[in-house]
Amino acid sequence: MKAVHFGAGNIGRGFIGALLFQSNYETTFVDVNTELIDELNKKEAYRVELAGTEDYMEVTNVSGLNSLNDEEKVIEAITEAEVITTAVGPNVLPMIAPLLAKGLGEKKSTGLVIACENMVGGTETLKNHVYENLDEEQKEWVSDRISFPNAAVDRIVPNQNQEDPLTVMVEPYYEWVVETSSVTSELPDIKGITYVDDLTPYIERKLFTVNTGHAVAAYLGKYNGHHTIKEALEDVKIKNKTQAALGESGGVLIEKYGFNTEKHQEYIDTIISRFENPDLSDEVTRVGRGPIRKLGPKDRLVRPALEYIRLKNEEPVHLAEVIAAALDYRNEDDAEAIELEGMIRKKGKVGAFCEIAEINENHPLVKAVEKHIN
Ligand SMILES: NC(=O)C1=CN([C@@H]2O[C@H](COP(=O)(O)OP(=O)(O)OC[C@H]3O[C@@H](n4cnc5c(N)ncnc54)[C@H](O)[C@@H]3O)[C@@H](O)[C@H]2O)C=CC1
Ligand SMILES: O=P(O)(O)OC[C@H]1O[C@](O)(CO)[C@@H](O)[C@@H]1O
Repeated sequence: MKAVHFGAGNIGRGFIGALLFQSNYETTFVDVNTELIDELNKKEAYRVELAGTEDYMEVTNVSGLNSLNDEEKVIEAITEAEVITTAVGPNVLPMIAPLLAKGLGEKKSTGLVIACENMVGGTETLKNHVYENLDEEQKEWVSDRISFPNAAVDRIVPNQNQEDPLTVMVEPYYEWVVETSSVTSELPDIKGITYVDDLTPYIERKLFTVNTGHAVAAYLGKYNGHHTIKEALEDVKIKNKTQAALGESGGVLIEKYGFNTEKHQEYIDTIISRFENPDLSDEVTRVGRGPIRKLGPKDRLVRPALEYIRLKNEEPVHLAEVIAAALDYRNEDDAEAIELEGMIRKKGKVGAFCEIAEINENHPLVKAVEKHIN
């Protein structure tokens, strides 16, 4: 069985690639990073280490293609693949869509495309970009054969500092949930995937707990001069604020999906202890990367804050404080942080926030955030 995976980065190698290997897939990684591609082709294998243990897995049956230089080969690999996955980041989905569309347009067999990105409706978004690159005949052809199920992926894979550029250290925990309602072909037997009819509660629970909590620690951590998530959470005030913000997003989730309150608190506690894993060194700049995306209306901070106001008719004090800290996020190596700084220089923090979150300055969330800005 063959798979194509776009993005040979941390989650691509450390999570999706590892599970595809365990399920007997031969995986072709497609990336723009020449070093990674060359190493994959030279070694045809890489190592995934489980943090805090002596355990590791040797992933084999892998190769690499460059999405810029090996276009014909990527198209051919897509035509032969049963499963096509991505972990490139939400902003890169439109960039891979033209090549994916070319491959799918030529594919004669059925297949599944699954975007494994931190966003609601990731595969749906990718599908829309792919369809923009197909003519009417190809659209019909692709819609008859290819399913595009949304997915939620959860495994913390920090930036790597390994001698071998392919080796990746991951936390032992993982969850990969895929929505079946739109799938017309047979479901692939990939070890570790949980298939569900409706992904919404799963993706919202994950995004508004794991990613919201992580963002709290990252933005408050960076604001207070910490370098890693673990260091940030050793600061009791930040840990309490992380709990409090997850209390707000948790209140929304409990009300929307009827989760059991005690069980949800246990879930929150488990997530925070994952952030504190002493064997993972996760920088606040990785978790806080892309502040404009993370302040977006559907993302981990603004979306639960808006839902909190809508459902509880109260101010999300703690989420508002984190949003204010995110507006203060500065990192010269992060293009979005530089852009955010420029926007704030022109429009002020409130103006920049309203534009990014797509809300008006009289919105109660803006008033709540303003209190922390001031
Ligand atoms: N690292 C983590 O703990 C988790 C990450 N995710 C999600 O997975 C996605 C990837 O994240 P990471 O693996 O951490 O990032 P990463 O930066 O390690 O990997 C992304 C890879 O995509 C490649 N890429 C960029 N542009 C490309 C293009 N045009 N064509 C092909 N490849 C391209 C990059 O060269 C890089 O190797 C993101 O959406 C992230 O939110 C989800 C769960 C966990
Ligand atoms: O990958 P993003 O969306 O930039 O955000 C970083 C977040 O993603 C993860 O890497 C995986 O969910 C978390 O560790 C972190 O909260």
